[in-house]
This record gives sequence, C-alpha cells and structure tokens, in this order.
Amino acid sequence: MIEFRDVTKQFPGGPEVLRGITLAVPEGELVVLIGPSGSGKSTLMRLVNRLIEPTSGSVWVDGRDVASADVVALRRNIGYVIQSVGLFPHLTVAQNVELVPSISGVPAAQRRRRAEELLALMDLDPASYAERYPRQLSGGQQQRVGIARALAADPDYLLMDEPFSALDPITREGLQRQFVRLKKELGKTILFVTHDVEEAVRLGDSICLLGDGVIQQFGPPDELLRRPANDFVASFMGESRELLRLGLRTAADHMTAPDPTAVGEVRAEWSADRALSAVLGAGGGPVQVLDHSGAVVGALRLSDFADDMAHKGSLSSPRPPA
Ligand SMILES: Nc1ncnc2c1ncn2[C@@H]1O[C@H](COP(=O)(O)OP(=O)(O)OP(=O)(O)O)[C@@H](O)[C@H]1O
Repeated sequence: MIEFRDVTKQFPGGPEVLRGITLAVPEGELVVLIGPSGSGKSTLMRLVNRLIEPTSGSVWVDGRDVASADVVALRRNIGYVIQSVGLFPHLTVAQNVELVPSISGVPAAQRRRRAEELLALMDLDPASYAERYPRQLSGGQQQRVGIARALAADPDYLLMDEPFSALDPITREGLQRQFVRLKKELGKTILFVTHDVEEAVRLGDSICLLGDGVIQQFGPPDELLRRPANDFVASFMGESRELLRLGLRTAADHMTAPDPTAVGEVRAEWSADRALSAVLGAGGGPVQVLDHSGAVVGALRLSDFADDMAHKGSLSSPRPPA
C-alpha cells in the first residue's frame, strides 16, 4: 500500500502546491491522479520515490515511512514510467529492459530470459524487437519497452506519469486496453497520473481528483461520474459524464429478454456506449444481443439505456463506437 499522511508541499518562494493530502492506494489497485494542469499530480507522485521531499507530513510504502528508507532499495521496488520514455538510444531494446537487473547483478542468462518474457507480455516479439534500437520503434512500441523496463526488476509498485499521453489516439486506446488486461495479471499497486478523464475512467479502480491543492473527490470512477462531490468535480469530469459511465458497463448490463422482432446484433460483452451506438444505428432497436457462441441472449432498445442517463438529452449525442 502507498499512503500519503497529511502531506503538504511548497517549493521555495512558491505557493503551497499540496495542502494536507491524505490518501491510500490499496494493495493491488490502480489509483488515478487527475486534475488541471499545475494541480500537483506529478509532485504528489514524485514524493513516493523521493524525487522530491514533502514540506510536512509523510509518505508510507509497504508500511514504512519513505523518509527513513534506503533510496536505492526503495526505487528498486517502485517502477517508474514517464511520458517521454527515456530509453537509452545507444542500447538495444533488450539492453534497455535489462539495465536495472544488470546493475543489481542478476546473471546475464536470467535477465535476458526475463527481458524476453516482458517484451512478449507487451506484445513485442523478442525475435524481432530485442536487438533493435529505440529509434527503430514507433512511439507506442517505445512506450511498451518503457513499461517492460519498469517491470524488469519485478517491483511491487508502479508509478506512471502520463505514460500514454504523447501517443496518437488509436495507439493510445490500444495500449490502454492492453494495460487493463496486464494490470489484472500483474497484481501491482499502481499510481497513475493523467489529465484525460476518459483514460482515468477506463483504467482506475479509483480516481483522486486534485484541485486547489486538495483532494476534491476520491472514489471509484462511477461515483465521481454519478455523484460529483461539488461543482469543481462536476465540471472537471465534463458534460459527457453519462456517456463516460456507459463505457464502464456492457451491453449485457442493459439488455432485456430476447425479442423476436429484433434486427441487427451486438455482443453481450461490448461496452454499453458501443452498444448504444449500434442501437442508434439501428433506429433505436430492438437489436439482438449475442453471447460468445453466437446464441441470442437478449435484446436492446434505446429505452434500456434511459436509467443510466441523468439527462435524456445525452442520448442524442453518443460517442462513436470504441
Ligand atoms: N521543482 C519545482 N520547483 C518549483 N516549482 C515546481 C517544481 N515542480 C513543480 N512545481 C510547481 O508545482 C505546481 C504543480 O506542478 P505539477 O507538475 O505537480 O502539476 P501537474 O498537476 O502534474 O501538472 P501538469 O498536468 O501540467 O503536468 C506547478 O505550479 C509547478 O510549477
């Protein structure tokens, strides 16, 4: 667990960036820090691996105050991924991934095996990518190598500071999807900074919204979307809150009993916003809902989404399918 206890940070000559922040990132969960530019997201994150020190208060990792921890050992257990990947250009992909284990004295064959496993996990076939240099990779591939490198020492914790924000929207969405899967497999405790509400909703077990130096709201994505604590949260989470909520659900969550008059089809596991788009495309439905084997398991019509909508007007402007 990562814990911030009444943390305040003021840089010399500046205002207080963080004021009395108390927050816990539970074991095995991903907490997203979100907030306007300059709200202190990166500052809060950098307190964890002691790139900066708090003005007052304390930060605890694994039940220990980081102020009294050995910085090298602390950082070995905390992978760090940043926006501009920071791969070493003169090292190959494999050498980049193996860097920390090689410094720690892990034998060459063992760290090579681990690097290859991690590259494969990140969908980079080691046979084609291990010997390439970073400049021979796309931005998305470089970012994957950056994540593999952060995982190389098998840390219990990951700090990710806008890791996908330099990527084009399609690459970014692909990487987000992959990361959601990976997150479950890895079971790491992750603190993730973004300024993108959609990304926060997609990835976070919880979201911590920072503003004016304090936590404006902390809770599961659905709670911030459904019950914003104040006007700041409502306005930050945006006008399309209802549509973002749909992204958290599936067609199966909305469907009703099969209807013989249904035309067209959606898959039960589709996100609800994608299903809504299909229903609108079919003139409001009903459309058939199919399971993995292609069997009809239900029907969906426009009215099946109405409960989720605080404003029915939102139904007229759905996002395009994911
Ligand atoms: N090393 C530093 N010295 C002085 N001021 C700093 C330092 N680092 C950050 N700040 C200031 O602290 C405030 C918070 O910065 P921080 O980078 O944490 O914000 P952020 O929420 O991550 O912003 P962004 O979304 O733009 O990256 C800003 O006003 C910034 O100028």
